[in-house]
Amino acid sequence: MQLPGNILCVTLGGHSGRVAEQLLGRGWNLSPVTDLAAAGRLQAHRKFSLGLLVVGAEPDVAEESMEACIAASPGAEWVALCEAQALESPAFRELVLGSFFDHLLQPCDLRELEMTLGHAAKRAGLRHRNEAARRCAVDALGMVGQGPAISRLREQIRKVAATDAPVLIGGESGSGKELAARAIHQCSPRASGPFVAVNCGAISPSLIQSELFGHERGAFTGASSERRGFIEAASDGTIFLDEIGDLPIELQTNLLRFLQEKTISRVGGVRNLHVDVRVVAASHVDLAEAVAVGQFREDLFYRLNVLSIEVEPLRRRMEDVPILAEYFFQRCIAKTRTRVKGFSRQALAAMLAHEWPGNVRELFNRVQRAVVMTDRRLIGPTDMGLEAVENVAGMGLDIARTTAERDVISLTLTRVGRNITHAARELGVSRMTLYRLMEKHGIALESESRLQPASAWSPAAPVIRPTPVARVGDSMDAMMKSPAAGYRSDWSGAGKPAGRA
Ligand SMILES: Nc1ncnc2c1ncn2[C@@H]1O[C@H](COP(=O)(O)OP(=O)(O)OP(=O)(O)O)[C@@H](O)[C@H]1O
Repeated sequence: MQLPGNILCVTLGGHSGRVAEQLLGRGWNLSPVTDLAAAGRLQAHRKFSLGLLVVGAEPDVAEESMEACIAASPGAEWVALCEAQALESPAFRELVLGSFFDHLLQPCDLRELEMTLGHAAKRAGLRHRNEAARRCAVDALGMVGQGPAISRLREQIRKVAATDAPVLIGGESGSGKELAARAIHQCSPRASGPFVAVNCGAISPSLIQSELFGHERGAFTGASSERRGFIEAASDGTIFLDEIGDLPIELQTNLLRFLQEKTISRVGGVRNLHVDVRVVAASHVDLAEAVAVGQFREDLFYRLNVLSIEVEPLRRRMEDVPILAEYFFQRCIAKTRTRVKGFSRQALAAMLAHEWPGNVRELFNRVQRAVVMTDRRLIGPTDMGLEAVENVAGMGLDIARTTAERDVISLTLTRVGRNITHAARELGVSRMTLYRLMEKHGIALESESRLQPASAWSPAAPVIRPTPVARVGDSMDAMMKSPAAGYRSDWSGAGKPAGRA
């Protein structure tokens, strides 16, 4: 057997260090310590993938300090070696149950211990691979997701970032428009300049002109000194105008002038100031419709809509839900001491069944709430305020397969906007087979169309849309095995970027 390296062996309570000596003698790469403080000092410098706790009959292990020790080696698996009497202590039992891969009773056969350590090492390796895959899913821009929709979005961002033209971002509230705007800025030659985000809908109409364009001293009552506006503050960088549809019509004229001439004049000022700023705007309402009803200037619409990007609602990229949940979970627990380990299977199933009207922001909020509210180690659907769906445990393979097949078909149809040809291709079956399967599972094409409200976005100007990317492993079989099918046993799982004006 190839012996795994980096084992931290903590022998407590004056218990004999004989086990550590035996393992060392048999070639195990072991770092023995006899108290938690020494363990902490070692952990500060070395990464351990395995931990062995050796205690006697009365483990004097404060649960909290042992948990801190376990937390100091993230990703490590722990094995406890104790006397049977030790398990009489409820606190110790709880600790072993919640935080250890396995436990063995003294006296213990050395080979049995070696075997258990070997299994624990395998699991640690798997966890490491999982963690590496999770890191791959988070790009340098903090944009999480691996599905085709997010890949398309990244590609669009990369393309528009290379130019200096205005960009209009469409998408529902909470879907990630501001994140996309930040990503455009960060990928652009302006990255070293400021990124100023302004929510046009959140500033009172009486203030918005001076907030955007600044004002001169004495321009109005209370203007005791001159002040630069957000546009000037974004000099050499990017201004993100969120909810641009809420900009009062008179200000739309000023903004249009700025876009055409690259100059602004402050409120109460007479000078025209040259400002070099890229404009990225976003709206969750259909601006073309706003133009049609006279609420938005057509010329401004065309000026802004030189390049347009659409961020898909979360319900059309459900494949990213588990990975986003895991990402938010890790962010939440990074700041707090918690015993919560991740998501239960039921929570994952409930997340996949939910329609996410509030999109990614809603997912973040629900994860945050669950981490605080749960009393269990694995977050359940109710902790997230979600309705529990069928319990997959113990339902039998036939039913489980059928349920998974139905879920995968529904999810795929949802993701591709209920386009049969695309769904059949993604599932790796013919259109006829897909129709047959839909009939078998009672999935009607129209009945779920409420899941697909026509996008609030209908750009009139040319849209950059790369051709759909074929996914590796997108066949029905692969999806049945994937977490999206709800068969992963435990899933553990952002906040609004600061600095918004
Ligand atoms: N792909 C993603 N990866 C990680 N976090 C994301 C992703 N998409 C959105 N978020 C997070 O979700 C939250 C909402 O995103 P964002 O503010 O960009 O949405 P929005 O579409 O601009 O919303 P609104 O229209 O209400 O302003 C933020 O905390 C953001 O960081």
